[in-house]
Amino acid sequence: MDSKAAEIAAEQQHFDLAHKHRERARAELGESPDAAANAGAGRSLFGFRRNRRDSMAAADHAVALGRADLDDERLYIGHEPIFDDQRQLLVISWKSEFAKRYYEASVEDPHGLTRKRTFTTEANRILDFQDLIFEQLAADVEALEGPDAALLGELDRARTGEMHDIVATIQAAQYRLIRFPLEHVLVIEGGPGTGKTAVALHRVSWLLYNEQDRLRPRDVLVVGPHPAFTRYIRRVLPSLGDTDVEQIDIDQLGPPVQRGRQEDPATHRLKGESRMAGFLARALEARIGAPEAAERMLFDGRFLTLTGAEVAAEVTAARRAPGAYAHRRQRLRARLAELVRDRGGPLEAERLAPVENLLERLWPLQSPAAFLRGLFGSRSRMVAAAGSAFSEQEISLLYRRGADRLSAQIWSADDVPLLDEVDELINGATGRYRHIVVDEAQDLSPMQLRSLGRRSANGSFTLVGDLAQSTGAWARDSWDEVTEHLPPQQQRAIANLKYGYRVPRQVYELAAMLLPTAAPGVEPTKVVREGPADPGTHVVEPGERAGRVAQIARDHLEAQRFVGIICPAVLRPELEFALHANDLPWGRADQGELDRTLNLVSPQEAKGLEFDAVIVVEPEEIVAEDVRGHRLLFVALTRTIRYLDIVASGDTLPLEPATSLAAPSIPRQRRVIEPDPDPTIELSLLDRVAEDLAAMVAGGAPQPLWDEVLHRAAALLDERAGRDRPKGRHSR
Ligand SMILES: Nc1ncnc2c1ncn2[C@@H]1O[C@H](COP(=O)(O)OP(=O)(O)OP(=O)(O)O)[C@@H](O)[C@H]1O
Repeated sequence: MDSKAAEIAAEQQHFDLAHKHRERARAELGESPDAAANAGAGRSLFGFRRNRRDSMAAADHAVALGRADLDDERLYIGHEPIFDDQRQLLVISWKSEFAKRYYEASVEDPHGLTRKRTFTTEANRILDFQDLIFEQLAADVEALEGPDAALLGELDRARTGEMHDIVATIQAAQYRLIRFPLEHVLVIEGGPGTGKTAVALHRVSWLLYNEQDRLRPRDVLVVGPHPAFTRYIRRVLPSLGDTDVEQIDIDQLGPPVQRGRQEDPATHRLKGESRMAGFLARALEARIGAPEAAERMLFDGRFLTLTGAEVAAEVTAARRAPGAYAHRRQRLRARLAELVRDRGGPLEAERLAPVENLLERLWPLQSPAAFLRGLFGSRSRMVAAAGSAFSEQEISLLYRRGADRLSAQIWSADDVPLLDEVDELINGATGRYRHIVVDEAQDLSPMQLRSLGRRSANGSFTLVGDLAQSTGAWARDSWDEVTEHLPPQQQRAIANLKYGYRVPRQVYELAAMLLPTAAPGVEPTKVVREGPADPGTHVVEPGERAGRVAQIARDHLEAQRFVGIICPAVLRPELEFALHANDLPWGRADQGELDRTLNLVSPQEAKGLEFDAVIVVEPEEIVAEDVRGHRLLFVALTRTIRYLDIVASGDTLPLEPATSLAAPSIPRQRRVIEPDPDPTIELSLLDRVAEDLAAMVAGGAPQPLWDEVLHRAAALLDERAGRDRPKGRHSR
């Protein structure tokens, strides 16, 4: 046995011992709480044990990830502390104060460590280890801020569609942010794949462990940009032992309503602006009415009159009182009931129906959805609330006829923060989270940021993002434009991660050519890895495009790779046809799915995700899809950890600054094209597309206009077919 093998064998003994004691502890936690003094204590003991058990690493998980050697002591670092039956510590937690030394040790400052050992394991079996022996390395000029061998090995792991924890290989610069004090708005910025999301999630786990007096799992909220992302990250915190942290996507921040409406770009932008908050507040106050000159009420056959002046005085007092609409309404109810009693009216609440009627006339009960539907359906109410803050044209953008029944109303993603704002105006804010993590924060509208702000008890946030990936209606060039909409209590800090762990050098060099146009002020990332191949570029005829994408996807799938096809919205139907025709099932990120093999995603949905192999379709169309289209393309190109293919009938890397957003124009005259159905397309797929289209039309336009919308859609399709598709292959 060579000396390394002997050392591995010795280490394995320690791993086996720790494993035995961890499993013993797990078994003890599983025992019934008979010893509890009473039923209540029994229940809480049971709850405590269950939580402890749930937060333990799985039985097949390695007990330790590393070892730190001090002059006279050796400490093993793992997901959780492990004791033997004499209460001797066999493994310490990665979140403990001591682990700080392990993660921060560098040649410049070894923090008292003589050696830092990182294990490579399969379940609890040690395959290998890497050592940093600080004395030897001291001669080396390179500070160990950059990647080490253990990290490079870990980064080559194939991806599965779920993010993993990085405890074994956290880098010193990342660790400093994980431990950053809670009382801040901390912005973690950095290029694609620098570990921002991973760091933010480990920060949650670290804070929950080290700040447990002030922070419980239910005090923390993690917000992602879309459901597929939330699905992608959902296992990280549980794998770190934190099972009860709420993780949602930004569109869930609001009352539950039926979604599906799409807004046009101008309305989308307008609904996100912070002046909407004042508009909604004024419109709600305008629902409060004025009394008649005399208010006569009938109680048990006897009339009782309150003067208009005394009722008006109570309404004014309630208007001026602090608090939300519903709470002030309560106050008015109490005051009106008192006036009635003072005039000899009944005392019992159940006999005060006339007071309830008067109250409802003066200060009607509201729900966020009913109020907003009523407001957007009434030009006069909107004009009154707008004052000089909105133009007539803007009012027209907001106007829409409400559905006949509230339950049939379809709402857009842009309506959600407005409903949330109204909910706060009516019911007050709860502000119950003591720390909120927001991923892809660079894109959020002011109204979305207000939604986040009202959920915070203390203004403590971790914002994660990258200005070079900021796209959409709220594409930002500075973090101040984001943080100014959050509560002001806490200090702001911006920290930058420099090393790119995801994207291989060959791919990043290509993507970085976009940066001077996409985000001139942003520093390129320092890439730490070589990829297995140069990016493949495939220039094809439009008619061959989808077929080529399917073929490349199949090749990657046959090599067991986790594949993402990133395509612009206009080409999605074409690609769905081709994948279906080639019998390649795919996950629909637009519906929150993330398949373990093949996924079809829009560039917007691709944010935050990563794949073994990425196929980017028609970069020119991606650039045309957004005002900051070069940034969108930059996002798309930087999703791969290994292979990149670009399939295009146009330019494979458009570098020219876009002059304006290419808005499709509707041709006046429809050209008539004879249908010639493609026999390879199954009717069920057509039904699915038709169902999607019908839902979109029903949600986006009032019923009398449905035919008109379809007519226009057909005209747009004609135009597209004339440009992109070979003649005679239309299947409408
Ligand atoms: N210290 C590390 N050890 C192992 N893997 C790491 C480390 N840091 C980052 N990674 C890996 O690098 C990849 C990119 O990380 P992450 O998604 O957190 O980056 P990001 O900066 O949020 O990217 P984007 O801006 O594209 O959303 C992930 O697979 C992550 O697990």
